[in-house]
Amino acid sequence: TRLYSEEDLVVILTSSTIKQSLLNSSTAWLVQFYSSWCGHCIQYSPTWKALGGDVKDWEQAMRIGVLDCAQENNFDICKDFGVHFYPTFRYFKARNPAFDVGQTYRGTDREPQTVRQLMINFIQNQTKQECPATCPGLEPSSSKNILSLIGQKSSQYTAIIVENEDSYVGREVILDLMTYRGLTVKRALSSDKLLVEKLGVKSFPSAYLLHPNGTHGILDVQKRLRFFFSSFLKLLPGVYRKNFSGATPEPLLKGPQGFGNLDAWKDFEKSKVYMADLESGLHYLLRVELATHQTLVGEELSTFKDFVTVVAKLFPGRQSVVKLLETLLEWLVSLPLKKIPYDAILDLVNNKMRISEMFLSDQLQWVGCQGTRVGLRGYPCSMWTLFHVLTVQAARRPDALANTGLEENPKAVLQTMRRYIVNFFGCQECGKHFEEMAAESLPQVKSLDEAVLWLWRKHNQVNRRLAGTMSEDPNFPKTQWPSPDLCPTCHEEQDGIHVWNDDKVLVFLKQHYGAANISPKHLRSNHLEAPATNGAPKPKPEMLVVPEDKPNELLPGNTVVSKSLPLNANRAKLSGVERAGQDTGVHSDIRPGVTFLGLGFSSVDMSLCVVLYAFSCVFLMFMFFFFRVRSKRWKVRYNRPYV
Ligand SMILES: Cc1cc2nc3c(=O)[nH]c(=O)nc-3n(C[C@H](O)[C@H](O)[C@H](O)COP(=O)(O)OP(=O)(O)OC[C@H]3O[C@@H](n4cnc5c(N)ncnc54)[C@H](O)[C@@H]3O)c2cc1C
Repeated sequence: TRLYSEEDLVVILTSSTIKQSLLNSSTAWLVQFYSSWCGHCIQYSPTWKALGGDVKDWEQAMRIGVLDCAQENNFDICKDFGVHFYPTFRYFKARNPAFDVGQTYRGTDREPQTVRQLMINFIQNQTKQECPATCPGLEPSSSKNILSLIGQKSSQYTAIIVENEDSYVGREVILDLMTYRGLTVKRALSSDKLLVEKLGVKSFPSAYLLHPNGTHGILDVQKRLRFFFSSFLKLLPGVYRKNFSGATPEPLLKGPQGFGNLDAWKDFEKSKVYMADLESGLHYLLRVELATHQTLVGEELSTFKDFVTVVAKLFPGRQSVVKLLETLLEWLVSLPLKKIPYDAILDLVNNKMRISEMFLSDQLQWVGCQGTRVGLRGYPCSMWTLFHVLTVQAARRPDALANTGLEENPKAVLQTMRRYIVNFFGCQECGKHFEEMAAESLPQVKSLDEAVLWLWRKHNQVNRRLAGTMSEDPNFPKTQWPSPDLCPTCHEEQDGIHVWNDDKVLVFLKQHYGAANISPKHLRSNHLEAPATNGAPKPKPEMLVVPEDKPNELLPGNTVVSKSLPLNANRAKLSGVERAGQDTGVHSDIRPGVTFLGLGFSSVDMSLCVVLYAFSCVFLMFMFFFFRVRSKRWKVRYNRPYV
């Protein structure tokens, strides 16, 4: 097996690519010549991969490569480079016009922090000679230079890292941000007394930020570490990745005019999950994505059944949506068919039987998943969100899948997701990549908590792969999530490399994707928030608003419905930590109404049954006495003694 794969953030070089890559390269290179049979190389590979990920944003200044000298077709090239021992580390200058065997690193300390600092020294030394235009200035700025910028308006931010002379943090942050625009990062030394005094910086390293509007101040980060500074700066509004293929990203404007034919921008908090995204995702999945399949049969049908089982049991949604999912599940379970036409499922999703209080909006309403333009974010964002919510629900309510056949399996949600993505997810490439990741590491998941963490880790792997590509919305850059502002305790540094504190991440994920953190804001229900009424009387609470222009669209056929459908909003008792969600219209563990033979009955239906039952009893008793009296009369008539 190969030590490095395409998924790793290092360039895999071969005999046919190495010379071409190094010759006249626009960037410098650090290449590890290794041998796949050398034990030390095997042990060292995770460190090298971690380093590759750590300095991914530096790739316009220096790239990290590997070449396997144990591979037969690489024998000659390793000889050409004079590689005798493994691993051998070589630095190569940028813009080298002739073949060069590179500069060997002979040090014994191969810890990432040391290697990274050596990379910086190499880039910095190069800068003086022939560094390409893309190479950033790593020398400290003078106080004169910086003080002249203070209070000035500018088209971009300027961040200044003030640090001790032997610190590398400033240079690391400069390199981390070199592929971003809208911001310049400079470094200054703590020995520059005038500057330190003017800026009021007391501890080192510290970051000072000059805003485009002329305001300025010390950057308030939870930990004064490279990762915290870099993450904060990358997420500033108006700061975008330079190599974003769409050239000029649109500014994030608020209001309808900012988005052409898109709906008005909806304000949201990134620390929340939005029910509108989850419901919109379910609507798209059930009515659009799956509807392209005429019939469900075999693996597709069993995947669909498992998917419906998992969402029906775990979706912490509104009562009307959960009822729809449960009805769908009961219907699927009660009909052991080998083949189901999707139209039949659609009829149920569209509630053709007109079962009361069962409803899934057919409007797309993205909130936390809004994209800056059409085609960005939306449905795939809601898919991730839905499955994070489901893994967290499964971990919080381990009994929820009881009697479904999935209760013993801690990977049930992930396996369902995997099968859904492979069989139905419209983006085939996504399915292929996801399948590769799942095949490699899903079997190692042994508990419900590990399942939550697995999905988080894999999602971050996808984020890393997609950062800077066309599917990235420039206003929502793909970063390693959660960023330090969302969860400061999730981040740590070990030997100079950023590491996650998995325990803290798990706690954070359970809180973030827990039912109590799901906001009903912008949902098409006004039971919490009345929409702007422009002077018109407010609709009654507990009503689900049917759009004015599509009054009949929610129920199929010619059924005429009133413009408001009563919604028996969820007010059942919630337990423990989920209780906070009780005002959010969010369903926690409530199983509403009565279901029989796959049909749901509301309290009105039940009352009607009771009234009819009582009425028939009275009617039968009346008939009984009526005939009894008649038969007595008849007997008297025909038993006359004189006959
Ligand atoms: C299974 C799957 C595979 C995909 N593969 C590809 C692919 O190969 N190529 C491609 O171009 N697109 C792929 N996509 C789409 C892509 O991942 C994004 O969903 C899409 O580009 C929209 O991105 P976004 O900015 O809305 O954030 P998303 O990545 O969709 O994330 C949605 C939200 O989840 C939260 N989040 C971010 N990271 C994490 C994390 N690690 N853990 C928990 N929550 C997190 C954030 O709040 C974020 O806003 C895939 C989608 C899915 C569901």
